[in-house]
Amino acid sequence: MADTRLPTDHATFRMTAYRDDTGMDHVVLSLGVSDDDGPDLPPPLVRVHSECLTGDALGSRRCDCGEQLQQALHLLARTGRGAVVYARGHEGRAIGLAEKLRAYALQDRGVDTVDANLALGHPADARTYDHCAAMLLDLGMRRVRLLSSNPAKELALSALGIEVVERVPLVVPDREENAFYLATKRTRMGHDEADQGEWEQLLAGRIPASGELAHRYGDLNRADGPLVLAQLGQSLDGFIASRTGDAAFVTGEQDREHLHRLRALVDAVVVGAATVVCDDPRLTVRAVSGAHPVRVVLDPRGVTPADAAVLTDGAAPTLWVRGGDTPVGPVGGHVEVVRWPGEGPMEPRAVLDLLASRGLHRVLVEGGGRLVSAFVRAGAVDRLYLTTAPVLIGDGVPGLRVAGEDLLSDALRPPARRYQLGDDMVTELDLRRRDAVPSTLAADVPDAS
Ligand SMILES: Nc1nc2c(ncn2[C@@H]2O[C@H](COP(=O)(O)OP(=O)(O)OP(=O)(O)O)[C@@H](O)[C@H]2O)c(=O)[nH]1
Ligand SMILES: [Zn+2]
Repeated sequence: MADTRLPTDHATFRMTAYRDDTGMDHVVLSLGVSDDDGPDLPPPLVRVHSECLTGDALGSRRCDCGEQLQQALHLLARTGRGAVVYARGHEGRAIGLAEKLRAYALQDRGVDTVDANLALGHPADARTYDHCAAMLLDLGMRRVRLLSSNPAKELALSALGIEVVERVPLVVPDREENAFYLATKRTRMGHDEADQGEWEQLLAGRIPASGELAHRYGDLNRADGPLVLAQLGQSLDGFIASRTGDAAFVTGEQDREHLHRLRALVDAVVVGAATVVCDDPRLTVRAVSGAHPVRVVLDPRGVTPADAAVLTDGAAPTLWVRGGDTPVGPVGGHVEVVRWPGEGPMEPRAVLDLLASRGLHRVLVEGGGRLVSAFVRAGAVDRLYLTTAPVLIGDGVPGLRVAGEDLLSDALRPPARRYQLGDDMVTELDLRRRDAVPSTLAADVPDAS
């Protein structure tokens, strides 16, 4: 019926209106999807959201609808691709608003949400999804990743020709006011269990609908395909260590925990050999729960000492990517030595190809400053986490350095989010918007150490 734009707190969405054959109007908010999307793009995140005046518009705590809607819009904005189908006529699981409020009145007297519907002569859930499927198909979304905890919704959409490649629950923390309702949805309506903590849900690829960790890491979902993160902790004046190489410690405890979370959310962490020589990091996940990533050392000149932690402790597999042809002494069973052709710099994209060929698609580039800078300059990083600590080092080992531009208007100014971790400030730069990267930055890749 209509196609327009809707600017919101999250993003400016495309908004498309439809009218069903009963005369009821429905809308779809979408972002970054089009009919001719190739098969290599991941299927869009889609929320089929049932209208709930009390939750969506009035902030009710009797249900989780409002928070789920906001988190869905937030995720679309952050991932740049997906849709919310706003299904009107679904109010009160399609019994209507006044009937839902009558059901609430029964629930105030201790009846659960299912029995309240039944007592009023309604089915427990009267929703149908034909119009939702029709709107998705009309907008070119035949394969979707469904943001829902409700297996019945997935079944209904599948029967209507929508291929649900994955169901990603949007989990809202139980509140005192809705704990019984949410528990009833699980025990009597087949909704997924949500007994895990926020971090455990993120590790399992689920998306908690609210909370600080969900806000920070919720869009790093495993199903989103290849992902390159980079992180660096530096002083306010841009150094990662003093001139003697002392790097203990620029940023604080909370930044260390953040770094360990990033490690737990990727398949592999990459460091330059110089960082191994100076800091001898273990590169494992210790500050939080989670699996250790594969540790990758880029070593063009073969300088990694044989007693380095990543070569001696068997806590996680290590890929030692070595240039040149100097012989390597005996190494632990957890270490695989990969010969890099030639002694030249290790081009970031070639490194990522090597990792991808081993099934390592989600990568964190962790240090040092030159390696992270090289990956950023090559346009190989999707997201950079740059933590600055309120300390002035004055001289020493430089942190992030990108190629300079004559004009500030040509400088790299990608979309950013910032949050405080203790005394430190994390600036999260979204480098995926390649149009924000001037082409001159793509050249000049230094030695990878
Ligand atoms: N009849 C009735 N409807 C309710 C009640 N609480 C919420 N609703 C309606 O339930 C609908 C949302 O359904 P839910 O079961 O919460 O969630 P879902 O959409 O099935 O599953 P998710 O996709 O995981 O959110 C909205 O239309 C609400 O108006 C209630 O106590 N009684
Ligand atoms: Zn609701």
